[in-house]
Amino acid sequence: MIEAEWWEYDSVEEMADAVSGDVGFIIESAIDARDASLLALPGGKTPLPIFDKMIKAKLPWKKVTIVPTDERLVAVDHELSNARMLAQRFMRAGARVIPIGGENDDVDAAGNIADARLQDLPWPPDLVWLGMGADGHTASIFAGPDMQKALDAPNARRAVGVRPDPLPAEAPVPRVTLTRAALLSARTLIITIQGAEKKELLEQAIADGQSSRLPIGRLLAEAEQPIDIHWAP
Ligand SMILES: O=C1O[C@H](COP(=O)(O)O)[C@@H](O)[C@H](O)[C@H]1O
Repeated sequence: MIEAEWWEYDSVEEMADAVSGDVGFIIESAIDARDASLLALPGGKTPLPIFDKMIKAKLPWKKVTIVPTDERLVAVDHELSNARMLAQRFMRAGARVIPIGGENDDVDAAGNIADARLQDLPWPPDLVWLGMGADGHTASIFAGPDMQKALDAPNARRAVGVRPDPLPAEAPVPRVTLTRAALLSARTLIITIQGAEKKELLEQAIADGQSSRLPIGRLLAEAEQPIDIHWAP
């Protein structure tokens, strides 16, 4: 049974205020408890206004380490790189951003490199923050031939390489992604989405749970922690 609480806002601005406040609280609580905070943050476009609001908050950014939930296998300075997008924002604030990908035609090798980098970090993340594509993918777990590889990876495995088929139009490149086990190991799990179509898709995926054909439904079906879902039109 997926325990999801929906938070609905009138605007993206309102969602950004609320989510940036929640994440600030997660960071401060982690630093109080462990003197450090590890966050896994999504790529894509939806979280950008929230990230921009977060970096204006006076938080102990120097104690924060950030990894992307997934990465497109492009050069680290490529416009499609999630690490580049995160670094441009959070490194300026003082946080450490760890890239987990780079240009690499060998998807399996890329997955091994990403996994090795993540194995070096103090686990679990205080926060895994997920987005969702209009096709129901989350992080870089896409429906298709490599979906089970990411969903069924052993618990100790933190990342795998995937080649979405078909490649998504907005970023048509192979990827690395945190595995289901790594994503669900988070102390806190949140999702941010925008638009009526995604809301309907996510509601259905949650209702279908384990029998969902969508990666987001299959992922959340195994979640043991409550999930906050933030939505703006
Ligand atoms: O490719 C990706 O897409 C999803 C969704 O992005 P959005 O722009 O539709 O919100 C994102 O969560 C993921 O991290 C990213 O690599």
